[in-house]
Amino acid sequence: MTEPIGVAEADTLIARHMPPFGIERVGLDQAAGRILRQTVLAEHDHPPFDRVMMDGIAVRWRETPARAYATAGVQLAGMARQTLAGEDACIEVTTGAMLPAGCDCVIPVEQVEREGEAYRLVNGYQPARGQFIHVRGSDCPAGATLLASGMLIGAPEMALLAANGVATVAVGAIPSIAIVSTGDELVAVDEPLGEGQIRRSNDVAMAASLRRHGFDRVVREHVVDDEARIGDTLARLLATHEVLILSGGVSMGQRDHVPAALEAQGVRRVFHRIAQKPGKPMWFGVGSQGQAVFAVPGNPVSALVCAIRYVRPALLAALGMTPAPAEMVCLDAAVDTHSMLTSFVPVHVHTDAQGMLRAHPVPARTSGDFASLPRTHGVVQLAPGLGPALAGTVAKLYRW
Ligand SMILES: Nc1nc2c(c(=O)[nH]1)N[C@H]1C(S)=C(S)[C@@H](COP(=O)(O)OP(=O)(O)OC[C@H]3O[C@@H](n4cnc5c(N)ncnc54)[C@H](O)[C@@H]3O)O[C@H]1N2
Ligand code: MOO
Repeated sequence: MTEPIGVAEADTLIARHMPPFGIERVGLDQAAGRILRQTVLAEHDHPPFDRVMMDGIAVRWRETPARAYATAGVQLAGMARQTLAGEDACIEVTTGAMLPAGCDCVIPVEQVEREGEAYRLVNGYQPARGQFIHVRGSDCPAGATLLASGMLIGAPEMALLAANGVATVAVGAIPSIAIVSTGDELVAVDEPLGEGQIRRSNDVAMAASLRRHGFDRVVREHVVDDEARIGDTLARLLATHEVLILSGGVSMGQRDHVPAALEAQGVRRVFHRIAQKPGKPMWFGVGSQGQAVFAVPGNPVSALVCAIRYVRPALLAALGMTPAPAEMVCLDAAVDTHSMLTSFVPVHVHTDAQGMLRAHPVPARTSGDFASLPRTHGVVQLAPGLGPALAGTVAKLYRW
């Protein structure tokens, strides 16, 4: 039996062995929530012309404003650029219009009064030169880098893709993932429960934790604790999927066949066991075609913790995502930690009276106790220590 490795070493080894998932091109409508795999440059200056920012009139600025500005035309948003005739003239403008040539000042409609075919400034209004003009290129020049490969495409990124004419977007290709639950005692959600049986839930929970991050090419299967049956299932799934996630059968029991069955199918073990609680028996290896194979312990808290702590971040990194900064939270109460193992403790995250994010520990009684997980938001990672982690401890949060 190999010695458990540390959590940081597990991260490093997984990262080193993950296959790249490649790049695909999707229509803009399909791009939200995906990982961008191209650079996006500004198609044109932003804004592309001097843009009027208020509905009103555009004039040539003067130290002493004209008594009245004669209306010399209308410049609506979308119209080609007009030219202002004389110093005492104005052009009616709308927000989003090009600033007419010869103008350098926009006066909002609230600050003028109509006087026949002219506009007079309201009492003592003194406009400033250049006011309410969004100057061409002032946000960024044409050719500037707006989006970099590795960004998660959210609403602002979608806006920039659209605004710069990127109708087809290069994104990280979603891998095909098979989640396999193992165990003679497991029945499906809609089957009758016999004595000694429980319903399988790890596969459902892990699929949900992946789906929330865009991994929607997921199949779920079940196989009983029979070495030959596990071998057949693995052979079939390794031929058709880039990622396998198995739950159960990785510990010391007489029917824990998973590590041996994986190695028999040519999946090379990278590590078995991490010095952590829960999830200590986790196994990770690489198939002969580079498939990533995670085998997580069957206890439901252990399975889900391993999925969010190792599997999901590794999949996102392999999509090409730039690592997000760690989300740190402050414990609002003390909680016991393990002296030799890294502890993952479920927490409820809330905002205190000062507006600070706090995490309230909701320790699971055992790694089989998943009834206490609803209403928690994830787990905090706590280093091995002498005695409990005290209130005020700052820890890394992993959300479900
Ligand atoms: N002698 C030892 N026994 C155990 C050790 C050990 O070091 N020495 N480690 C313990 C730890 S820690 C864990 S965690 C478990 C992990 O065991 P397995 O990965 O082999 O998981 P199973 O034995 O198959 O199942 C454990 C538990 O979880 C339930 N389970 C399994 N799959 C599902 C599923 N898909 N949905 C819901 N529940 C599931 C299963 O019924 C068991 O109750 O081993 C300890 N033992
Ligand atoms: O480490 Mo096991 O995963 O405690 O329950």
